[in-house]
Amino acid sequence: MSFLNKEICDGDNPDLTEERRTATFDTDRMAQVIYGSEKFAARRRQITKSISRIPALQDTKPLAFMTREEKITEACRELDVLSDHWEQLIYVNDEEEALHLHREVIGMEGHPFALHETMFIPTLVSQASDEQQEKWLGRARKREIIGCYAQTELGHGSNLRKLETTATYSPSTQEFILHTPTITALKWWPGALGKSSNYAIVMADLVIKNKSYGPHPFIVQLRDEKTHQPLPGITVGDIGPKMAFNGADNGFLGFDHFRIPRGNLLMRHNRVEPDGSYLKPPHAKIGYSSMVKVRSRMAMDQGLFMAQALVIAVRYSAVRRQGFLEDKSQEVKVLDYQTQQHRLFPSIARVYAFIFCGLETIQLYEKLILDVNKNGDTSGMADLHSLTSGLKSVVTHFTGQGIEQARMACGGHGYSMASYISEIYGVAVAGCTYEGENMVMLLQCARALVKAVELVEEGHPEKLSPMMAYLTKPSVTVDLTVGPEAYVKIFQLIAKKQAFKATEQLHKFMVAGDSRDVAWNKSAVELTKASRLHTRLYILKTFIRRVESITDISVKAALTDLLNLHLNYELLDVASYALADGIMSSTQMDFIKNQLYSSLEKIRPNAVSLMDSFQFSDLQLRSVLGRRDGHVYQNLFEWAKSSPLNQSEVLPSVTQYLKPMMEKSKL
Ligand SMILES: CCCCCCCC/C=C\CCCCCCCCCCCC(=O)SCCNC(=O)CCNC(=O)[C@H](O)C(C)(C)COP(=O)(O)OP(=O)(O)OC[C@H]1O[C@@H](n2cnc3c(N)ncnc32)[C@H](O)[C@@H]1OP(=O)(O)O
Ligand SMILES: Cc1cc2nc3c(=O)[nH]c(=O)nc-3n(C[C@H](O)[C@H](O)[C@H](O)COP(=O)(O)OP(=O)(O)OC[C@H]3O[C@@H](n4cnc5c(N)ncnc54)[C@H](O)[C@@H]3O)c2cc1C
Repeated sequence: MSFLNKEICDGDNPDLTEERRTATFDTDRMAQVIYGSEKFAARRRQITKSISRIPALQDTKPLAFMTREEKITEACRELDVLSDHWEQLIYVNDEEEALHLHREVIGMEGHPFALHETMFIPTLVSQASDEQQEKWLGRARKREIIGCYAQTELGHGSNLRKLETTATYSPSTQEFILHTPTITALKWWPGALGKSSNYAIVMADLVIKNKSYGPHPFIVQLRDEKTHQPLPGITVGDIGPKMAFNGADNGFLGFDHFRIPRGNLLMRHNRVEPDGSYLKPPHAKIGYSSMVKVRSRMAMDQGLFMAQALVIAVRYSAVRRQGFLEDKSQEVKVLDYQTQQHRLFPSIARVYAFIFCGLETIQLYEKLILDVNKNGDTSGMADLHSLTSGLKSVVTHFTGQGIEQARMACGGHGYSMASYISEIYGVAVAGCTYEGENMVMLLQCARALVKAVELVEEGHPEKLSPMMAYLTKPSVTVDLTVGPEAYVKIFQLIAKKQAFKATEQLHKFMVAGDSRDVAWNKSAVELTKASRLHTRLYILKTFIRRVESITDISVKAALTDLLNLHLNYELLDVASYALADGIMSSTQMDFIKNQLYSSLEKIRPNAVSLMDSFQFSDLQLRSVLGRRDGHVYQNLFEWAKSSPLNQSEVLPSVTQYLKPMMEKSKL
């Protein structure tokens, strides 16, 4: 068929080439801003190039046509190839490079080492004593053992204090006896637990002499290192297919009076002595640090998920032609429609905002762990916990929305698995649940907000952390034409008002006789609203800080357009609060709308390059629709032909059922 002639696929689609020509900045320079440094952006490109030279790391069969077993096997094959080339591809033990390598080669659907790297090793780093690290950390880093993080149970996830798995200390044998007393106590959900891991960090209620000390982390061997068979006393398996993440074997785990040595309780911050005496940690929640680590990474990770969906949608929108504007001789690129821009560009701005935030929170976590491990200083824990609790909830919610809009922006082809957007969506929205269900975490953030409001009301504003300082700002009239700082001021007033209103409501119920818990529940919706506003304010301020710090003039100009869009879009999105409280007038609302529409026009010529700047390879994108070459239709046709259904002309379902049925109908 002539229209599939290879020659017309040589070179990129001219529509995309035109887009790339009109960009006002250099995408390599933008990548430096996205990835935090010139060095890392360059390393990413170098790693991508090295991967492309290893034939065994190129895609085999499209993921959409694979069964779960095939996906898991393929991920393991890729891990095996990677381990043969590890030292030649990346600097060993460089977490960011390893993450990039995994993201690109194995993708996002999960693999046996995902939890090993993201939670098992970090828990050993933050919770194991030096002696324990000597024993296990090296082996884990060399991948002699595979570990996961087993905390959630069939009956309990959000409320850690009610975990049922027990670890009862036996002073006579100096062992802990792990036990699953009921079906609801089965560990349920941990990634890579079902079939791959032979070790786990198990969170269990520490019991000494009939006294419960709450959840503590234990390192537990689950399977024989030679045969990989579960050890006696252990029941373990896969929990079955999920909405996405089907390359991962999320698992269940039960213990039948399973004994582990005393030294398997991770004892960096707390200890159980041979006689059973307990030395408590410097902070009650220090055992939760691995969750805080993952939460601190989520703004970045979710930003990258949304970026992948937007690369696909923006490239496709520059290639897809539909309908007419002025020129009736040629259909228009759908990216030229204002509605399409309004659907996609605010999400592009959020991607950048989330990533800038993520760069900051990752550093905050690293600093916290240094402070705790080197100086025993836990003073930063509360702030980081409230910040990351709010952040993980807000970014996962908006990322889900942004990805779904990206899918719809691709019309019918967005609904095909060829776009890969449905998979990205499924993986990203898992983040609304894992590492703490979003509502639960917004309420954790609200605890800190209410405490801060109470401090202000009690006349102790000097005790507020810098993040809460806006709660003392007086109401002022703001001139929005002044620039970003004016937007921040209005946002601060809106967030402050909501924090005070929610706290007032809580206090009102308490004064009327409700207990704090009941009053809290009756005020919970208002409290979560306060948390969201507080978090969005933080994101907004990080975005401004980051753009101000950029030195490359053209990159800064492009990001200033994006920042302006973000400021206007965010303020418009929360305008109902501002109008209700008389913080903004309807004239100011009209100003914001006009600014927003003009931002869309300014961003339009840079849209493709703003997304190209993420420098995702086609291997990483795994999208037929979003490939860099933009030859959407040829690529889609090739992909469809590779469907297993098209490997024979007549399917057994036809010979077995349809054909006889039609024959019968003829009689
Ligand atoms: C070389 C390196 C290579 C790297 C390669 C990496 C390869 C990866 C490649 C690809 C990636 C693929 C993708 C994989 C990613 C998938 C990851 C999925 C991971 C999912 C894992 C999980 O989900 S684990 C389970 C998570 N579970 C939860 O989050 C449970 C949520 N619940 C809680 O956290 C707690 O129950 C609670 C915080 C909600 C309440 O706790 P608790 O009841 O104990 O406390 P209170 O509510 O009473 O509060 C008392 C007091 O404590 C404060 N507090 C609570 N938590 C903390 C904390 N963590 N830090 C500090 N303070 C805390 C709380 O605020 C209260 O304070 P007050 O002052 O009293 O208000
Ligand atoms: C893809 C994926 C991977 C995971 N990986 C792991 C892993 O590796 N290791 C691991 O241990 N776990 C893992 N989990 C489990 C995950 O951490 C839990 O599912 C999560 O913490 C939520 O807990 P839950 O399922 O008990 O939800 P529930 O708490 O039962 O939530 C149900 C509803 O109740 C509401 N709710 C609950 N408590 C409150 C409250 N106090 N106030 C108001 N509303 C409330 C929630 O908002 C939600 O609407 C994973 C989950 C998923 C989806």
